Amino acid sequence: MIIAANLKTNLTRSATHEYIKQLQTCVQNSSQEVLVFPATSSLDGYDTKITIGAQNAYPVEHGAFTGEIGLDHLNEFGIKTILIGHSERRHILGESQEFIAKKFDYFKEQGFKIVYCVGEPLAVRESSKEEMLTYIYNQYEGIDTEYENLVIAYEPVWAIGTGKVPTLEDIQDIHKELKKKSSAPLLYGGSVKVNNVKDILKVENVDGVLVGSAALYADHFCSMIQAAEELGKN
Ligand SMILES: O=C[C@H](O)COP(=O)(O)O
Repeated sequence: MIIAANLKTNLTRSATHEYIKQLQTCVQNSSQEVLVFPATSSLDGYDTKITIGAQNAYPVEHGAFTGEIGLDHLNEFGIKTILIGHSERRHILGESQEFIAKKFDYFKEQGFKIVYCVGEPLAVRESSKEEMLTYIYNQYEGIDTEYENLVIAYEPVWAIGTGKVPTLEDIQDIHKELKKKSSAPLLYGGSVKVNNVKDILKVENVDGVLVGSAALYADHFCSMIQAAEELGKN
């Protein structure tokens, strides 16, 4: 399974080094695929079997794009994994589907593993299932769903950082629908914690989890990796 931590705007570079060090023991004998997305300023050359990915980068090698980093900055640390389409970049930082698709194409051309996020806000969730699926399917616009290095993360926006989680039946239902769009591994994200991770991982068509706040604690993230290991679902 894929167990991924999105550290968002948390943990400085030295704190991230300490964090990765703490994770070493639990990944050593684990057969899970563990990904960590540190803050941009915490990207570095980490000596670990954990895959380090970028939360964001501009689709360019380098150039005049104030505040952004490009491919050269990722290459410096051998980073070949990137998160694209996260709801915080869509809704807070205003990334359009058109720009997201452009970013996707660029990093696909570079052969990156892309963890591509989709998910609906609460108002959409509270509408009909059909409207909800249409909303989510629009987030596939311009995206090559057959790209061999693609991982999709379904993250209902209303579940992110709120402690609210869809029912297991709802997760199963939406994952079943999304698998029809792409056979890529499909992660669930949104208020995944130590106490619910096992039940979520057991759901059909859940191929892993993308964890935010609970992953900030190395011991909690380790417990989630161990939970996946215990389930023996690879
Ligand atoms: O990328 C991770 C998600 O946004 C989930 O965040 P959360 O676990 O804090 O709800």
